[in-house]
Amino acid sequence: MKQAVSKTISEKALLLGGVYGILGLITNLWFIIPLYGNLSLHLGEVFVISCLITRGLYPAILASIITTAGLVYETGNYVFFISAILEIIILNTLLRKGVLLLLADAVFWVMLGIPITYLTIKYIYDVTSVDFMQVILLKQAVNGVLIVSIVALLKPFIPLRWFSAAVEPEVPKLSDRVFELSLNSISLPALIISLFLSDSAADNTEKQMENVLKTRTEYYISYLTNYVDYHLKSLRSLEAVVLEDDFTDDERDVLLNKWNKIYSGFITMLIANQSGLIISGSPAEFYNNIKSAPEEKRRIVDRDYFKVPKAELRGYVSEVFRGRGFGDDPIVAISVPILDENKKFLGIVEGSLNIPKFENIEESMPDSDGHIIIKDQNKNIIYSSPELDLNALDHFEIVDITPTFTNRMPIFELKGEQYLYHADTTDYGWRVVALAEPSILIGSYGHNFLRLTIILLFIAVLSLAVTRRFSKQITKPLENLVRNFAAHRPIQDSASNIQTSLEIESVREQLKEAQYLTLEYQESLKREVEIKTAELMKMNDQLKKMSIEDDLTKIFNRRGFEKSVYEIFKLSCRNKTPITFAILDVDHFKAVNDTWGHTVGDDCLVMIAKELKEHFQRETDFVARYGGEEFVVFLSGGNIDKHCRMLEEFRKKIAGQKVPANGNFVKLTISIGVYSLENDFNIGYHHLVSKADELLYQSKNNGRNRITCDSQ
Ligand SMILES: Nc1nc2c(ncn2[C@@H]2O[C@H](COP(=O)(O)OP(=O)(O)OP(=O)(O)O)[C@@H](O)[C@H]2O)c(=O)[nH]1
Repeated sequence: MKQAVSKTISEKALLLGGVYGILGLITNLWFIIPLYGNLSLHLGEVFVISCLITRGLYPAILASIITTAGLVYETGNYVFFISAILEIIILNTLLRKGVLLLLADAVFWVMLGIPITYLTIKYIYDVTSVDFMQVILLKQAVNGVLIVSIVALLKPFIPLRWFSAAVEPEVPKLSDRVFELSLNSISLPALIISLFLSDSAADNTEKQMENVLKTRTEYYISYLTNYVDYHLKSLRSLEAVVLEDDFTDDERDVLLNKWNKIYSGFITMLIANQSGLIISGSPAEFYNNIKSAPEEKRRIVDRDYFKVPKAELRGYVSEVFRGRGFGDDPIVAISVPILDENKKFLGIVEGSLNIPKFENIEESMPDSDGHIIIKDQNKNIIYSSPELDLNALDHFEIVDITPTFTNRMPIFELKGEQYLYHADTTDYGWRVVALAEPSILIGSYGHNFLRLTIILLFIAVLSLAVTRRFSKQITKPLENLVRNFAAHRPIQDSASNIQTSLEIESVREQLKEAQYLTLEYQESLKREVEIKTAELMKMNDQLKKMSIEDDLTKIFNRRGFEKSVYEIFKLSCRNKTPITFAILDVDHFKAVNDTWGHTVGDDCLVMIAKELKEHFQRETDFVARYGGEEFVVFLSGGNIDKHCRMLEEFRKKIAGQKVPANGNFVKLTISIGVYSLENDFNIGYHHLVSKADELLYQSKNNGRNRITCDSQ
């Protein structure tokens, strides 16, 4: 039966864990909050932590597995399961120890979360950038803390009936409750604001980086255009000079050499006639080598830099190619047609731009810490920054890769390194690509995240201090009041030396009032108890007295007499002190009662008792009413003859008394039996009594109003 009940409970709990898990999974799959690059916040775990605090460990582990399943499916990485389940177990342990949710999660991330994530991304994802690794780690931790902050803030709004009895937390201290609520209400907004700020800061950094690359590309393009235009212009000027005068071959060679010296960007220059024959060349040392070569070798009729100006009568900028004849440097040939006033094609002037001279482009760019690649239309490299270690003329194509840390800019990989880039095309169809290492961007993310973490830590420490103080301000006066109240110490006129509040002052007033009433009540109770105790003691005394005193005659009754006499009897026997025990009985008392009534009878008994007290006054004399009209006398010390004499005197005294009775007087006599111990004390008390009783009967039998004495 018991087993069946617990089975039902666990099935219900697991079912709920499943529901929480599915909600978490849906959130993780469809409600993703994008962050920098392809980083994003997953909030599905909010349901897992909620499940933990409301339903306990096992449903939460189930919820965690379901929620994380999406992530594991997407990435194929089972480590996420381990990390998620560990988080739940650690949180559960710390929460049961009374650690606040937010602090418990921070502890998890510092102790386990960050190290596990570090190992995962290092060994499974093979992320090489240390900066980016830091970004991922911090992002994961911030994600975790954000989730618990949300749960902690939602917790007070979760209906109590949703909490399973099994996880019912112990009633926390008020100060802890106030502390937790204040901390949560500070930390979550702080976290969201910080995330928002750092996100927009990162976005700005990306924009800046994009602009920098764009500007750099534009600069390079304009520099290149100017550079080429400048050299084209120089060729046009040369064309004009060549047309103006009728130069001899030597004069033209000198002119061309001079020109080449002025425009040092040209590695070589040449002039060809309308049939494509080189008629001048520079520098002289190269031209001299081919000058004497056969005409076919000096013809450039098949070259584009000749064919295009000839056909289209316009300037021409070539693709990159390796020079021939004049050397084998990678060159770009630019040429203009020589046209007479009738636009008749007379030949071309050509210059080969020295590609190594492109270095000047980079040098000309102030504070440039990026790289550059310039390609022609055939995707062959015209120029690339030396650090990239690429060769001019190499075919090079950019293949974009999926960026991990930016979704704004394209990125490609070159020799194992990733580069952000921006590319644009010049008028001549050249592609200019400006490159930047992502470390600047990642460094900025890292910087942002670090700043975010420091701000959060600062806020955490500050809010810890402030909220502790705040919660103390609320609870300390209450604690003081309650402690004083419980210890019955007087409640002060001010609740505490800490700043107080209206409500607490009101509580203090009421407690003071309650304490006053309690004290007053206690005082009156004490007084009442004292009175009652005194009364009880009095009654007790009375009862005690009543138990040993005869009510009518106010002398000892039988009990009181025996209690007083018994010890003295034993002591006297031990010390062999003479003792006398006498029993006195009123003669014909029935007749007195019958004749004069019981009241007169009582008066007679009272009279006898009074006389007994007066007659036997020594400390060692004891008298008592033994019962009915019977009295006893116990005498010790002195001698027994005197005892008998005293008793005889007493008999006479009573015989001489007159008790008033309804205008008359009643006369009484008594009979006495006396037994004394003088020599032989070997007798028990009751035996002594019966001896005296026997002697009393003798007195009665011998005519009454007499005394019969005997001793041993
Ligand atoms: N008034 C009064 N009478 C009492 C009291 N106690 C006992 N008596 C009466 O004392 C009488 C004793 O009578 P008995 O024992 O017959 O003896 P007696 O009449 O004195 O005769 P003897 O002893 O033989 O001389 C009874 O009538 C009792 O009712 C008492 O406290 N007050």
